[in-house]
Amino acid sequence: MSMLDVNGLNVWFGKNRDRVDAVKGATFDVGQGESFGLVGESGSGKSTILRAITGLAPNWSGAMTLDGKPIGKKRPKEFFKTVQMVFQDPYASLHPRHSVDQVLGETLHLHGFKDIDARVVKLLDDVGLGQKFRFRYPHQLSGGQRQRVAIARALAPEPELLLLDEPTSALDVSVQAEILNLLADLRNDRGLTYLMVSHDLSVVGHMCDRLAVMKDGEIVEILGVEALRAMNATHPYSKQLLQASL
Ligand SMILES: Nc1ncnc2c1ncn2[C@@H]1O[C@H](COP(=O)(O)OP(=O)(O)OP(=O)(O)O)[C@@H](O)[C@H]1O
Repeated sequence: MSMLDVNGLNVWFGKNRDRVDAVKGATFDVGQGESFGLVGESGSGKSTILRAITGLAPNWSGAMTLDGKPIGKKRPKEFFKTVQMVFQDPYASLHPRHSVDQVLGETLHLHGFKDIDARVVKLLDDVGLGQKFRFRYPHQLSGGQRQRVAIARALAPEPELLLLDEPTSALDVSVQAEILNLLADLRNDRGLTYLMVSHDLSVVGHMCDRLAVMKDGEIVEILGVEALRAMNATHPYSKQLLQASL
């Protein structure tokens, strides 16, 4: 069964002469437990798709369903129990004056959990940070550690679907693989579903089962990862992207 179904999605910003059609007629589905990639050059609309799903890009038309239920214009709190997002830049996505304990504790509180202490401890272990990081602030953490906190925060409501927006591209190359491995392990352990944006085909090849290639707001091709590994794309733009990644 599909976890997420996106059908004929259009997303735009601005009005009249300033209108930008960022996503045009995007159609794809992400199966339960699948990891699906969105690739394409900068500005092709990848992040906008994630933003439309979470409600951060309010101007959209088309149909989206989550677990078979239509996603409406408003996202009820329940929605974020199922869907969580991890952003590219963990520094920007964490409040500078909130300790790790506050970040995780407040998220857990918001989602109605009572055993907050035990859950904070568990989340820190789950993302490989451990207790010594609990009362630190973002500026006392490395980029990779911050992204682990952002991942822990996303896991706090026990979601089923994670939207990952270039989760490693702001990190040092040496740390990127660690975070990707953590994400792969978490998906295995919890049966999570991923929708992951990346401009890096090797990351998507490593992390995803299928991917959609985007160009100028449109999905030009959907490929299985075997086709990606075999450099077996049909659309000329996907071919070009594969060649460029060699
Ligand atoms: N808030 C906004 N207001 C106006 N235009 C926007 C806004 N956000 C995105 N856009 C435009 O929408 C288009 C798609 O942007 P988007 O960020 O989705 O691309 P992307 O493929 O994710 O690229 P990148 O890898 O650079 O993030 C671009 O033309 C961008 O300028």
